[in-house]
Amino acid sequence: MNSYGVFLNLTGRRCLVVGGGPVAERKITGLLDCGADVTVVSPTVTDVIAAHAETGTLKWEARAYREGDATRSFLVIAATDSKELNRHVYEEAEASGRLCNVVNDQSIGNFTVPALVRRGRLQVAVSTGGAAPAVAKRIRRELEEHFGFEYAAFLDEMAEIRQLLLGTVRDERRRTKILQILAESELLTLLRDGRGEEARRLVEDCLGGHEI
Ligand SMILES: C[C@@]1(CC(=O)O)C2=NC(=C\c3[nH]c(c(CCC(=O)O)c3CC(=O)O)Cc3[nH]c(c(CC(=O)O)c3CCC(=O)O)/C=C3\N/C(=C\2)[C@@H](CCC(=O)O)[C@]3(C)CC(=O)O)/[C@H]1CCC(=O)O
Ligand SMILES: NC(=O)c1ccc[n+]([C@@H]2O[C@H](COP(=O)([O-])OP(=O)(O)OC[C@H]3O[C@@H](n4cnc5c(N)ncnc54)[C@H](O)[C@@H]3O)[C@@H](O)[C@H]2O)c1
Repeated sequence: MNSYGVFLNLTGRRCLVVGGGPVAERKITGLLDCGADVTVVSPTVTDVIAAHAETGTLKWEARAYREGDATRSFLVIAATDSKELNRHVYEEAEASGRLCNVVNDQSIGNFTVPALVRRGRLQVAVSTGGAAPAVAKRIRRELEEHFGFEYAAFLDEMAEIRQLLLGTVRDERRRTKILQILAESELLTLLRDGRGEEARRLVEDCLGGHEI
């Protein structure tokens, strides 16, 4: 069965990571990037996690997992090196309706973490359905070659134009047409090449009188 791909809003949400090794560190980095309120429960942690705890970026409880820990967070990541413990964490999380990722047992957990390309507001997520995470990483790297940092500026520009059009062009079909033309246009490469004046003219021509 296929997994259902979603993007979660984790801003300010309590997220628990059980375990503090390199795999936990990678998942924590992703959670912090999304503004999550992260607590780590683990007797030992990597230097990077310890540094985050020092600066208050996350909370570290330096102890072993305790019964019930997984029932109090929106999202739980079971990232210890013990399959038995991770299964126990998952069972407690699942029983209380939590989202739970298990890093070393494909047969359990109710979500997996994709490899991610990030370019400003653009995110491209790659899943192999757990078939081969190393291939997900390879594809992520290939996509990073194709989707350069110009996509960040391009999306910012498009978002601004779209907001303007949503407020000024009533006719939905016309609005969609303009946005489709701009999305397919040379605007991306003009921005990438620093040809700001030509980019501005292209947008003006396309908008036909709507100020931005
Ligand atoms: C994409 C990425 C995201 C991230 O973690 O941020 C991610 N794994 C990454 C890398 C990676 N993971 C592993 C290797 C070594 C090579 C190999 O084994 O293949 C490498 C490559 C490397 O490290 O070079 C080992 C591994 N991974 C899992 C198991 C257990 C199992 O399969 O049961 C084992 C065996 C452990 C053991 O041997 O004991 C399980 C999962 N790993 C997933 C995600 C989920 C499925 C994603 C998908 O659909 O493919 C899933 C199911 C659960 C989850 O963790 O969410 C990240 C790339 C980040 C990037 O872009 O750089
Ligand atoms: N999903 C993935 O992407 C992926 C990738 C590589 C490896 N893995 C697997 O993930 C697991 C974790 O990998 P790692 O390299 O971070 O392992 P690690 O051994 O470096 O770290 C394990 C962590 O779990 C903590 N821990 C142990 N017992 C605990 C307890 N009772 N309560 C709380 N914390 C406890 C330890 O203190 C340590 O910080 C391994 O089984 C590994 O094979 C998963």
